Amino acid sequence: MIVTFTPNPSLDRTISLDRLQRGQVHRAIALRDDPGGKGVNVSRALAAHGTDTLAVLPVGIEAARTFSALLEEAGVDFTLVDLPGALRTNVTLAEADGTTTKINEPGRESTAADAATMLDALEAPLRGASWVVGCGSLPPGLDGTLYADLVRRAHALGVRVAIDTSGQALSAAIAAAPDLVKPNVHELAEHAGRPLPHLEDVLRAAHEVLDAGVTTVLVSMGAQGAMAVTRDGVSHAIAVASQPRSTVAAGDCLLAGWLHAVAHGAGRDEALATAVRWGTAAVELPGSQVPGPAQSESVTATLSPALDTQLTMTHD
Ligand SMILES: Nc1ncnc2c1ncn2[C@@H]1O[C@H](COP(=O)(O)OP(=O)(O)O)[C@@H](O)[C@H]1O
Ligand SMILES: O=P(O)(O)OC[C@H]1O[C@](O)(COP(=O)(O)O)[C@@H](O)[C@@H]1O
Repeated sequence: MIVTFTPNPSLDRTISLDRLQRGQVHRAIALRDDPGGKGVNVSRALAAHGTDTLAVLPVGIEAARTFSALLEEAGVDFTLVDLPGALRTNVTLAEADGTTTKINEPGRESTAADAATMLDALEAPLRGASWVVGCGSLPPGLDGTLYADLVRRAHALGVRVAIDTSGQALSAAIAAAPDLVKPNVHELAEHAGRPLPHLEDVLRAAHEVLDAGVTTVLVSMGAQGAMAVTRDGVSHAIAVASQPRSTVAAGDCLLAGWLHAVAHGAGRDEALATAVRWGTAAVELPGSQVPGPAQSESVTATLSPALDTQLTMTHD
């Protein structure tokens, strides 16, 4: 069982427009709501591929009914922690040419007591878990110690931990030595404190993270694919999106694909190829939608040893 933990979840609202024009009135062409937040997306992608998962997240009673219905529709088992106002709404403006503009709310002002309530709610699910995945930003008021505490609690129970976050929360989590971190190249650069223009630079920064005690560094690099770095070596894989529609949730699907493959006994190359197929399949879907097996199997991922490739740092 792969447990996901999303301390700052969101209702992901995708509003489709013909073309975004700053300062103008727009008429929405279509509207879609998905249950979101990075851990929720990981659970949705895993559930869509038949992998056992449980999403743990705070949602106040006022939003629990609507959000539960969306999670049920996505086939995701869940445990909601009752923290009023914990669910934010994140808006994606999706233009006809595939350009997406995202506006994320900050989330509920939270206290150390809220953090303790969330971690306590994980205690029972962790007892049946192989992995716990802590994902996304922290709500305002909490510092990076939430994920570091998660790492310590999970390791005390023999559960492996993956963390996908950014900024100070990522650096604090790395210091606690989780089993895997999934930064994108910009998040890794921020942690390293320097730009990472070439694959060799990404590799060097990933090695520094390994030196801190992390077992696997999975670096997502947008259209340049992803790199998986362990003490045994490095793999790089890439896939071309036939028709890119939305990169929202692509990183979450990449991580879900990796965990799914590892849970089925895959080694580094095979797990990375699966991860990249799931990530690129997500890019071919609109808004926050996640792929199922038909979509992820339709993508071809190529493993490449070309670590001297120049990266273009254009995606955010
Ligand atoms: N334009 C793209 N074309 C093909 N694959 C992509 C593209 N953008 C993202 N991906 C795939 O999705 C993965 C995650 O995307 P990325 O944007 O790097 O993550 P994040 O959403 O965490 O920032 C990438 O590693 C890659 O496999
Ligand atoms: O917690 P954050 O960093 O604000 O991100 C939350 C948003 O990220 C998402 O999980 C998508 O993540 P990615 O596009 O990075 O894969 C959305 O579902 C959600 O709206």
